[in-house]
Formats: sequence, C-alpha cells, structure tokens
Amino acid sequence: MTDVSLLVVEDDHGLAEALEDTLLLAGYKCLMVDSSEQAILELKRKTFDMVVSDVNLPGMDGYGLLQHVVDHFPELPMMLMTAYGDIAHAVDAMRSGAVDYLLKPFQETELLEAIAKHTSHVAQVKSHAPIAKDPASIALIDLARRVAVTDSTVLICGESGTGKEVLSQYIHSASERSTGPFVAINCAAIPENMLEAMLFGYEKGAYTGAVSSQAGKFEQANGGTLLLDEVTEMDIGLQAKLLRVLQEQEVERLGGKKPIKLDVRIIATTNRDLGEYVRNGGFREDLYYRLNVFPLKWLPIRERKGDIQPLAEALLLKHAQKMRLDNPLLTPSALSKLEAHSWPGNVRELENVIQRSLILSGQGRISDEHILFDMISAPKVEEADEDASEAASILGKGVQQHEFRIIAQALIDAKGKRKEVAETLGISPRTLRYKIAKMRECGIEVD
Ligand SMILES: Nc1ncnc2c1ncn2[C@@H]1O[C@H](COP(=O)(O)OP(=O)(O)OP(=O)(O)O)[C@@H](O)[C@H]1O
Repeated sequence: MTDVSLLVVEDDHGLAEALEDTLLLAGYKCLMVDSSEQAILELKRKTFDMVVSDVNLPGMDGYGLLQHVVDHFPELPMMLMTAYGDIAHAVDAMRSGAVDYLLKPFQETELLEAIAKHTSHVAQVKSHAPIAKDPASIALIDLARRVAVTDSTVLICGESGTGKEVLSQYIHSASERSTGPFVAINCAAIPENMLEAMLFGYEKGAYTGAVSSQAGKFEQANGGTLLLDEVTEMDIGLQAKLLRVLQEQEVERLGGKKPIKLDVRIIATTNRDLGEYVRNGGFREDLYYRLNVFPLKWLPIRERKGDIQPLAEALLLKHAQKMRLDNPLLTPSALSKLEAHSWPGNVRELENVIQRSLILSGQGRISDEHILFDMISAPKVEEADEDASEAASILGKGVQQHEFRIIAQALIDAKGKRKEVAETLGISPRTLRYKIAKMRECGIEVD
C-alpha cells in the first residue's frame, strides 16, 4: 500500500469499476464518485493526494471541477481523462491548471505512470510521517502538513521523547525545501562557550583554537531547514544574537566582516512550558514571539493512548528485523500492560521497553511478562545495596538472567561503549559497572 489517496470522478460505472480495480491493485487508496458535485462534497470531508476526473460528466463537467480545485485546493494535483479527439480541450485544461491529461481509451500503465509521476513526492513524504493513530495526533500531523508548505517558523513543544525531532523532519520533508538540507543543533548538548561559534560559524583566528574557517549551522542550512532543538537552553546573551539573525535574515561569522544572506526555515523545539519560562525571565519575550509563529504541541503518550499500539508495533517490527526475528507479535496482555503505563519517557521509553521485551522473549512473541518497565532502571534500590544476594532477592534469579542478557545485548549493540549502554538502559555508569562485575562473577565473559 502506498498510502496515497486518490479521488476518482467517473460516471461510466463499467469504466469506474475497472479504474478502481487497477488503482487498488497498484496499492492506491481510492474513492470513486460519479459527479463533480459529489467530488466537491468529498473534498470538503477528506484529504486527497490527487484528483483524477472524467471531462464529460452530468451536471458540472470536469473543467468546472478543475476550476474548483484550482481555486480551493491549489496544491492538489488534478488530471483529466478526455475522450479521444478532444485534445484541444485537454491542452486548455493543462493551461487552466490540470497537471496532466489522458486520452481515452488509455492503457493501465499510462494511467499508473501519470499518477505515480504526480504523487511520488507525496508517497515519500508520507513514509516520513510520524506514526499517529490517536485523533489528537492525526489532527497534529494534519496541521504540521499544512504549515509545512507555508515556510512559517514553527515552535514544537512537548515532553521529552514525545517525537519533536521526528515531527520537525516531517515538516521539512513535506515542505518545498525538502531537497535542501535539514540541519539540527541541540542547544542543550553543546557547551555554552561553543554554541555561538557552532550556530554562526567562525573565521580562522577568531579565537584560540580556530585554526581554520568554519561555516555555522545557519549557513549549512541555507536553502533548507534549521532545527534549533531545546532552544530554551541557551544563555540570554546568545538569545539576543539569535534574535538579530532571525530578524535580519543574515549571519556574520565570529571574526568575520561580511554578513551572509540567509534563506533558512527555522523550527525550534522545547520541552519546557515556554510561556512560564518567559515570565520567569529565562527566555527573551521578543525571541519567544519570533519563534512562536506557529506552535505545535505533542501530547505525552499517556494522553494519546490510541498511538501506543501502532507505535509499539512499529518499534517491535523495527527491532525484530534488526535481531532477525520473524513475525514478531504483541499479545493482548502485553498491549494492556503498555496501555496502562504512564510513560514518563514517552516514545523513547517505549522504544527501550520494546527492545528489552524482544531480548527477554527471545523469539519475538511478546506477552506481559516480557514488558518490564523498571527492571533495571531502579538504581536507587540497586545502588543502596550492592550485595549480590540482595539484588537476587529483588529481581529474582530468573529475572537476573534476563537482565544479564539485556546488558550483554546492549553492550553488543553499542560496540562496548559503556556510557551509551548506561544511557540506553536508564542506569548510572556506576550501576552498569557493578552489574558487569556481577556478570563476570557468574562466569559471563564481558569483553
Ligand atoms: N510518532 C512517532 N513515530 C515514530 N517514531 C517516533 C514517533 N515519536 C517518537 N518516535 C521515536 O521516538 C524517539 C524519540 O523521538 P524524538 O527524538 O523525536 O523526541 P523528542 O521529543 O525530540 O525528544 P527530546 O525532547 O528528548 O529531544 C525517536 O527514536 C523517534 O524515532
């Protein structure tokens, strides 16, 4: 299934059936209607990726419908199917905004090639779309898709791990800048004194250590999109400089003399309550208004439970494939347990839990016993008492075995990088060291 949805207008019922069969077989979703009036009603109710319409229709003809589409849905491609010999009209139709026309009778392949030509971009965008089944998330993605084409600055809020970066990438891929660069900078992860140079670039000798000139993230994103991840985590002085760049649409490298013109779309994210943060003086109000042109908010997943199952299934499939496990399955008991959890770490936590459950089940059939939220992310208890028998009594011998397997797998995945493993498993490096020592004690070779 391509996930591309078509609206097809054809009043000849025999031909309509044949068209529907061809399109469904090719993997398209399609809705068949037999008049322009009906098509207009459906366009109000649903979102389509392309309209394919006959010209000769009872009531309003295909040209009338084309005019409606051009006026009301200028982004929506429409193709006309005209009777043989009507080529002059077809050319007129192209002038009036149709993306293509087919002369009847046409071959199936001609139809499919024409549709693919005008929807391939859509299919690509949809494949980048975040998973969203809950009505609140569907509405959010719809809003994101609509704002994507406007070039407006977007501010995405939401708790940690809700999918803000995923949504930013989607907006980029659904925008006219999709062939340009998508550059992300995490303002929280970069030491304060380096952030300015990374954002704006620097010339050779601008500061000790600047041995060569370097373009900043703004310049790198020219022609595309710049994601300022966790934008609130920059100091107030740098916020003023950022504001100036955004207002003037030009940047000057540190130590540079000439301003560089920018054509960059900005997406910013935060997991803070930004309004509150502004009131408390942590973030400049003028910068807040500059960024908050179009706000989008991810709910935490405990408030969009309809997403839990599709997200869990998609993550299960992703990790099962990595582990070469066929036909992974979430049993109803596992799903109920997932749906009842409060998910403080949102989708990122869900991904970790699914990964662990696959390792625990060993064969991809996940039931509730494999869903362990706090199995090894209870460092307080573990660190409070590092005695082996105590640990065993907390977790149980069987569970301890599973725990060892998880750690071993995580070490393999991270190619032995312990810091990464500790982060993935949600435990402190000290706890990880302790656990590895225990594994060695139990005769498990940890290289
Ligand atoms: N709707 C979604 N569909 C598919 N994957 C998702 C979705 N939401 C989140 N994820 C996955 O969850 C993880 C966290 O997502 P992401 O990094 O976008 O969250 P975030 O809100 O930017 O997190 P943070 O605030 O910590 O930076 C990623 O691995 C991402 O691929």
